[in-house]
Amino acid sequence: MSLSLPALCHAAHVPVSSHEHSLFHTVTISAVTADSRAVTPGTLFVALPGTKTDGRAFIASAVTQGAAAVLMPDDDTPWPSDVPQRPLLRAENPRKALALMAAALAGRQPAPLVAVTGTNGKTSTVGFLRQLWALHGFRAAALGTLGLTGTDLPPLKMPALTTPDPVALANGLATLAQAGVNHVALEASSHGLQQNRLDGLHLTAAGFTNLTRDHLDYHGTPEAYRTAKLRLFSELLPEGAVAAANADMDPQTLAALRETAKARKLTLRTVGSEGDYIRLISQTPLPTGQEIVIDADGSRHTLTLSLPGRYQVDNILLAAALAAQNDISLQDVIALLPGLEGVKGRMERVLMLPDGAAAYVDYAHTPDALASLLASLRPHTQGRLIVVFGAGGDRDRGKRPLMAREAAKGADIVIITDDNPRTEDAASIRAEVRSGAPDALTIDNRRDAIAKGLSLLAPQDILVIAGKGHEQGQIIGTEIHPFDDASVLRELAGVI
Ligand SMILES: CC(=O)N[C@H]1[C@@H](OP(=O)(O)OP(=O)(O)OC[C@H]2O[C@@H](n3ccc(=O)[nH]c3=O)[C@H](O)[C@@H]2O)O[C@H](CO)[C@@H](O)[C@@H]1O[C@H](C)C(=O)N[C@@H](C)C(=O)N[C@H](CCC(=O)O)C(=O)O
Ligand SMILES: Nc1ncnc2c1ncn2[C@@H]1O[C@H](COP(=O)(O)OP(=O)(O)OP(=O)(O)O)[C@@H](O)[C@H]1O
Ligand SMILES: N[C@H](CCC[C@H](N)C(=O)O)C(=O)O
Ligand SMILES: [Mg+2]
Repeated sequence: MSLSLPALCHAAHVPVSSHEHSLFHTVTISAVTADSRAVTPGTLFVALPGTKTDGRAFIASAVTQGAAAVLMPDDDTPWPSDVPQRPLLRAENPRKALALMAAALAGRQPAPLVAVTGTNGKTSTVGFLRQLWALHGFRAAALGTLGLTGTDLPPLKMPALTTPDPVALANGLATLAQAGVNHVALEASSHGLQQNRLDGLHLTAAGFTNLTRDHLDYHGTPEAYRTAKLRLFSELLPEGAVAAANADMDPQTLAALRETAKARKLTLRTVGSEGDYIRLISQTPLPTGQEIVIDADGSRHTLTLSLPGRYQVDNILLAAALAAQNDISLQDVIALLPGLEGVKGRMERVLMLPDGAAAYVDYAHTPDALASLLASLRPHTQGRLIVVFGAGGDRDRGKRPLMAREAAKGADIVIITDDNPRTEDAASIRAEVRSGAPDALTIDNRRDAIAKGLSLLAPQDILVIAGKGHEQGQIIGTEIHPFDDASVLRELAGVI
């Protein structure tokens, strides 16, 4: 769709009163982007100061490529000399303006459109929510760390981020809606929330899994990290919408969420052992899954889930609370829970050996995720629990020893290895990790570490390879080397 510049300014709440460029009232905008390389004639270029570079340095090349107008932060930055004039807009929050403009140009979004935030469990929860909708017969999609997932979807290439940039997001959602996919669940990362990537969305509900340590490299303090996550409820979710949360999350965040929900007249549904919407009464691990007893909708239900792991119940109940909306009742949702399948790379059992030993792949890459993972696997083994993991480079350094401490607490044997060292020195990362688990084995090559873990497996033991889950590569420097924990496990075990 195309819009006149004044109409676009109106949609993005960008003030137009003092605008003087002669073309301002006549120019038509067909696209918006913050990347000069994506500018084509008729595009409005949003010049954003970023973390690595400054978009304002690319105004000249945007104009050369046909930019019809430019939007900049509302400061004193002058129009670059020697660049032909174009209508110039200024916005106090240009990232927000970009998101609102992208949404206005893209057109109708799917509804229900549900966002899930939290440190851990977003991918799992949106995956379960998508499955519940699909099991009920709706055309549904999930969008996040795993990309776009679902069946019978239009071909769409999304950026490899948990929350895509606002232009890709608005265009992708509009494509889904046009194709008749009207139930969409997406992940709201703290980076995405902080950078206004979701500000153009018309959300119908939102969920909060939990808040524990991660990403302090980016947010600076736990408070700033919490505030970024809470934006989903304090600013993005419309008044009166459903907010759902795990009642067992950290009390300070839950209290803040309750306050926000009250101020914004959100309907807050809590789930878990302290939940008021769905209460978990008991959970019993079974050899390949678990039995849960829940109170919901005024009655008690005993259900067998085909997925192991106590924390998966938290994610499943959160998904259930988000699924139950106008078009599907809570009773109907509950009846679908036994049909749920695991989400790729999340507590995925890859090997079941004849002697009762098993190997899993999981995406735990925070201290709390490792603790929850190991505690959840413990009841499933009569033998020992062996964990292989590492910590990512160019990411929160403080979490490294804390992850190791949780690994040492929860497992009998800990093997530290590499997990995407990126531009950092891999040996230094391993050393920082090991400072939290001095008795751990350290093996630099991830394949060798997995082989070592397998060689230690005795009957009834469990081996879990954590941190990469679905990932298909090991990032060393800026290069991605193909690597898949599950395939390596199968290959080494001779099960292809
Ligand atoms: C730190 C961070 O989040 N950066 C994101 C941010 O980039 P930025 O604005 O800082 O970009 P920059 O590279 O400094 O460039 C500034 C501006 O110049 C523009 N530019 C640049 C070059 C050029 O030739 N022309 C041009 O116009 C850029 O398009 C940009 O608008 O905005 C970009 C567009 O939305 C994102 O792609 C980029 O994500 C980077 C690649 C990234 O790695 N992000 C990770 C940390 C992230 O977001 N992760 C979360 C998940 C975390 C989790 O939950 O575990 C996620 O949602 O995936
Ligand atoms: N509710 C939960 N509580 C604690 N740990 C969890 C929970 N759900 C999942 N985990 C752990 O966190 C890992 C990541 O889960 P998932 O991919 O669903 O989270 P995410 O929030 O999407 O992560 P990311 O921020 O990387 O996108 C899982 O593999 C598991 O180890
Ligand atoms: N979304 C997370 C994923 C971490 C996965 C882990 N394999 C790593 O590279 O640290 C991040 O970008 O921090
Ligand atoms: Mg995710």
